[in-house]
Amino acid sequence: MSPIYIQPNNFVDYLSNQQSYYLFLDIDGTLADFTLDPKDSVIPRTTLTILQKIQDYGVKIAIVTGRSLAEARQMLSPINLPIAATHGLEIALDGAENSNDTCTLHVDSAALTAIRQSIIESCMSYSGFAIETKPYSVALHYRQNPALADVACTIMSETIKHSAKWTLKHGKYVCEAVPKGVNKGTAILTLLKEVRASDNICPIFIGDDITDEAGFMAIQSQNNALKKPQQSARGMGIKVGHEPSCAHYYVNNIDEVTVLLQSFLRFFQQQNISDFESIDTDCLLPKDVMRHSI
Ligand SMILES: O=P(O)(O)OC[C@H]1O[C@H](O[C@H]2O[C@H](CO)[C@@H](O)[C@H](O)[C@H]2O)[C@H](O)[C@@H](O)[C@@H]1O
Repeated sequence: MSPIYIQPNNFVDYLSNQQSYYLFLDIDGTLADFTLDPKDSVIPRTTLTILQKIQDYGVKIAIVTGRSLAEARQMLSPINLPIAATHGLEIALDGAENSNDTCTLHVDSAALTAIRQSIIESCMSYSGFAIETKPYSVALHYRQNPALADVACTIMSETIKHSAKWTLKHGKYVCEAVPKGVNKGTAILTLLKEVRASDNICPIFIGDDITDEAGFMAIQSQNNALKKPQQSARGMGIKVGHEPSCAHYYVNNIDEVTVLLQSFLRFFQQQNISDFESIDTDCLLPKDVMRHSI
């Protein structure tokens, strides 16, 4: 089934005040526009402000990205959010800069060094490749010269062909060597396990790339392996762009993601206003508090 278009400005219409939400966000192609050099990418200040405001309403937000943890933190600064980085290989549960609450899968550093060196040597005779070396993976970018797509795939496949514990992840103009056993789906489920069962959470994941498909599948699945019935509410997968996707919904581009996030924020602002709707002018308490104190 093809994804259904969400009018980003009307995203509030898809939300219910009987439900709590956990927003999972990809970075590149979702929050940050593409650039030739990955180091030039930024998440616009306006987007960061919207995320901060949503978080201030107590809504859970986490980042699920192929970027390394250090880079993701830098791009999100000054906001602190839980981050599943390097496709879920590094997970920082509480988002604080110097937090010890970070799990990282064991990575064979000798194998990583050998893979990195082999890629560098194989690319020497080509112009238009950019090699991104991350703490636990190596990405070969060909955005500067898309004609190198097949060469990039061949170089990367050859490089890891004797490394049984490594695999390739393909993305937009990039092919990346990553240790086996991680994907955005398991990363999201790991973060969801931290949530209290009683919270009746509906996860929403927004992403644009092939690696995001595992995330869409995980949150849209009825039986999402959490083994807590209260948490098995079907989530919403929202694809950014028109490529085939298993996400149930889509928006057209990054600008529409921003509009959708604004609409999401408006939902909580409106909820907040309605909580104060019937005010006791003597004590100015929200409805809920008054109800409990009667
Ligand atoms: O999971 P994401 O947050 O979407 O990260 C995926 C990869 O994003 C970056 O590469 C992409 O963005 C670059 C900068 O715009 C662009 O040059 C490249 O073509 C894209 O594939 C990042 O550099 C990778 O490390 C991430 O894995």
